[in-house]
Amino acid sequence: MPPRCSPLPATLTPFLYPSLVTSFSLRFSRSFFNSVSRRNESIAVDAIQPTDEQASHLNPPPTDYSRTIFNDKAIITVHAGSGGHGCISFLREKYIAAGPPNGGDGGSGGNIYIQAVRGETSLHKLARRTNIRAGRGKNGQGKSRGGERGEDVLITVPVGTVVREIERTDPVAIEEERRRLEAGKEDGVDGTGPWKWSREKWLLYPALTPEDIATAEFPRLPRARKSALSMAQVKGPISLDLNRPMERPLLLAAGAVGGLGNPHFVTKTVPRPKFATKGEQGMKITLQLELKLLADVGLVGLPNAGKSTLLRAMTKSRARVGDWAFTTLQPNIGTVVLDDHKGRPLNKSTFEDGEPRTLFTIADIPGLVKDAHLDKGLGISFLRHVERARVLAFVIDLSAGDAVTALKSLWNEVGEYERMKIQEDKEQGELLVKWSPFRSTDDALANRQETIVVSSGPSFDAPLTPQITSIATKPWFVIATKADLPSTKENFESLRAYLEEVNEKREKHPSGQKKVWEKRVEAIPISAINGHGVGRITEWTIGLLDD
Ligand SMILES: Nc1nc2c(ncn2[C@@H]2O[C@H](COP(=O)(O)OP(=O)(O)OP(=O)(O)O)[C@@H](O)[C@H]2O)c(=O)[nH]1
Ligand SMILES: [Mg+2]
Repeated sequence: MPPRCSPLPATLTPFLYPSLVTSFSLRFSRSFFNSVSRRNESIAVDAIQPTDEQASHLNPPPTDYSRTIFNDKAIITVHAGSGGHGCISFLREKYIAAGPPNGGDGGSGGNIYIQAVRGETSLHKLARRTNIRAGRGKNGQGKSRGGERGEDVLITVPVGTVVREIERTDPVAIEEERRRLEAGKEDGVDGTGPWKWSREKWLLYPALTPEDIATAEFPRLPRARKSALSMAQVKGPISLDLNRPMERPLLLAAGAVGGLGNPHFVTKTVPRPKFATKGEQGMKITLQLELKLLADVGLVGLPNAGKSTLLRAMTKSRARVGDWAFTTLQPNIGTVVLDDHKGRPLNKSTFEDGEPRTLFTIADIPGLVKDAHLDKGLGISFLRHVERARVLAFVIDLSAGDAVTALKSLWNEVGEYERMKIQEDKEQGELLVKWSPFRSTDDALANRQETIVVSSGPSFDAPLTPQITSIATKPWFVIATKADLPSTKENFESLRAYLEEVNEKREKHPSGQKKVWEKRVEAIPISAINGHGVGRITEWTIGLLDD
């Protein structure tokens, strides 16, 4: 679908540069505004009629800001719950002096799930928690009562999180391996004492004396068991790219199974076993989480261009604004709300999965200077965040020199970043497995086998490479800010003329690449400090996101 706005005259152009607009476009922009303001009052009306309160919100003193807690990386260790112990108990009833065993099994430990959800914008909650533990299963009880299951833990992450496994300790797998190595030696090397008796695994009746232990006949130690659910867990090494909101959580680590109660060990010779087994230990996985897709729209601009002011104008963000370069030192994310806060969307836009689009997010990153790729300024590491943004908005300050040169220089830095990134990926041989969530239960059942295979990490026969979409192929547009300042009109005109040439393919694309986004690129003049033209950016962005 093409962008909703007319590509031709910028709506606010009459406001800022009356002579740029013909009578037709004036008529058009009036009707556009009528329709927008009816549909989306909060966006359009705010944009045209700044109030005093807004003006101070948009032109705040440098001390008026709120620090966003933001983390795009986190290392966490998840501990699946251990199983509860089995119970040693015997039936006691009137006239039954020594009843049969009736100890219940231990409950299994809690599971750890992960789910990418819309609405989360940062990993800061996880970055503060190094260890995440699911609940331990409760011990079994007498009268054949099994122990309760441990509590599950659901880790919610923002859409666009990449999860990689660093380390894993799986006690059940370790025990299996030990058994394999010690196969044939089960009766001890010299064939004497039974090895199967191990304090670690067995739970003994408290009243058992050392003599009882010496004479007791312990059955063969049961094999380490895994819960049936562990079949559905993501096979290690975990490597997930959660690039879509997930309908259902994904099982990262299944809880360990509980121990067996004493009725399991009844034999002809031992009718009343005085032992049960302990629950298995839960596995522990250390994961590295990295948030790559920060926002739907990434603002790219030189320092002091007015990006944070724009973010304040479009959202409720309280990003720091200052009249000097590098006011912003770490990304700010703002959410543009497109509904009436009662779940009724104010536009016809939809998310990729068909749900009405009620919001989109914008990332304001620190400014890029010329030669940022040579590590000047704050470097280009922040471009990582716009790399995956769906739409790029180049913010150009019309009062700070030639706008066309600024735009070309920004594209140049973006291009350099991309070249470095591709090189780095090649060197690391980084392999990502694309994981796609199921659409329905039927889908999940139908694809069960494939999912387990696909999630099991890259195989050497068919290595899966990450799909890199070139930044130049992303939808983009230009936001020309500070249009309220004097003598910015010529600069804007030349910028528009340049983009017209690019659109007509008479001028090379500013990225210098051949495979580029083919649609029409528009420059929108705004005055963020007064809130002029901001509504149009919202409209234009929705059009591009729907495209
Ligand atoms: N006249 C005018 N001034 C603006 C406008 N937008 C921003 N400014 C001013 O420009 C200065 C820089 O604005 P910021 O929003 O901090 O710029 P930035 O791009 O976030 O800067 P860095 O974070 O340093 O990269 C502030 O003094 C703003 O008040 C505008 O539309 N018109
Ligand atoms: Mg800023």
